[in-house]
Amino acid sequence: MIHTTRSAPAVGFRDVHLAFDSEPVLEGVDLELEPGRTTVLLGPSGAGKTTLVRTLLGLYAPDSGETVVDGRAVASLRADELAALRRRTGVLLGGSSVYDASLFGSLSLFDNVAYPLRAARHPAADAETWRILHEFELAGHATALPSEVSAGQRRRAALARALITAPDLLVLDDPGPALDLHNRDAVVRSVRRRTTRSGATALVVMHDLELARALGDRVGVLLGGRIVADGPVDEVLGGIVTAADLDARFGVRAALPVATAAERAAVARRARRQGLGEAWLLMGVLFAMPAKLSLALGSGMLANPAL
Ligand SMILES: Nc1ncnc2c1ncn2[C@@H]1O[C@H](COP(=O)(O)OP(=O)(O)OP(=O)(O)O)[C@@H](O)[C@H]1O
Repeated sequence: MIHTTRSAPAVGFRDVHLAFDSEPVLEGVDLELEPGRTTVLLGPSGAGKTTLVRTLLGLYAPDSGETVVDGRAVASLRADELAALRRRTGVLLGGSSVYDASLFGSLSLFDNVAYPLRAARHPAADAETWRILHEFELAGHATALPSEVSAGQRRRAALARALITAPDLLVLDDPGPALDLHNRDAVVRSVRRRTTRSGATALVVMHDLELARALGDRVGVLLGGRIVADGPVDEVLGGIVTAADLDARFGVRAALPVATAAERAAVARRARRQGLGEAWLLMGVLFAMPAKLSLALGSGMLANPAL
């Protein structure tokens, strides 16, 4: 296994605000990630978890507030500093489809997983790749393309690629879906080994309570643009088993966005305009069509009921 001597970074989200098209998504997020600890970020779909993660990767800059790594605001880093931060970060992006955002579709699983070490001209890149493929039970699929393996195998390959450089900052967006129980255990072991033994700082976005308990030291719950609960897993998730428990504790449903009267009116106006537009288009086509063609089309349709 690759070992590094760097110390893992402390990460802080400090009063982070971010809006898309003046729609606020993050409205003052405060969360601290400690080195050697895995912080699980929970929250309903659309709560802004991925958006928050992206501020840490320097993909989005907060409108106000800061996402800080080792005391430096990510948004203020120079290009070379941001590149250095990304090199020390193991990233798993969301998505378990055939086009998993974390994998190159035209490369085999082996070449995908080996990519970061080969790019860094690591002398033992291939040996390390075999080692981690074995760890994730993927060695038998080394030559397959991502589209030729299952969703769970793709997810594990993407995770193996995120971990192969022994990063001291792990940012994993939803590693859970498509993993069976056996592989979930393997993933939990692999991530925990990196945080507890190697002291990496980890932020893991997920929806799964069981996995959150198995993987996390701390949990932050993102709801309504803010962290509404943050603390040790047992404390924050104590007594919570079902989605209903989560709702009762944090008011998840009440915090979900609803369409405003103005948005409903805009949708209705657009639907009316589209309906009218389509009716005019149809009339235009019928009137503009030469008589012979419309006759031929009509008789063709009659002759072929499948048309
Ligand atoms: N590039 C973008 N442009 C406009 N709106 C966006 C953009 N990215 C995300 N959003 C909106 O921001 C909100 C939060 O999205 P985000 O992907 O961060 O949620 P999430 O908590 O990660 O959801 P999920 O659990 O479903 O992945 C959503 O309402 C989404 O539509």
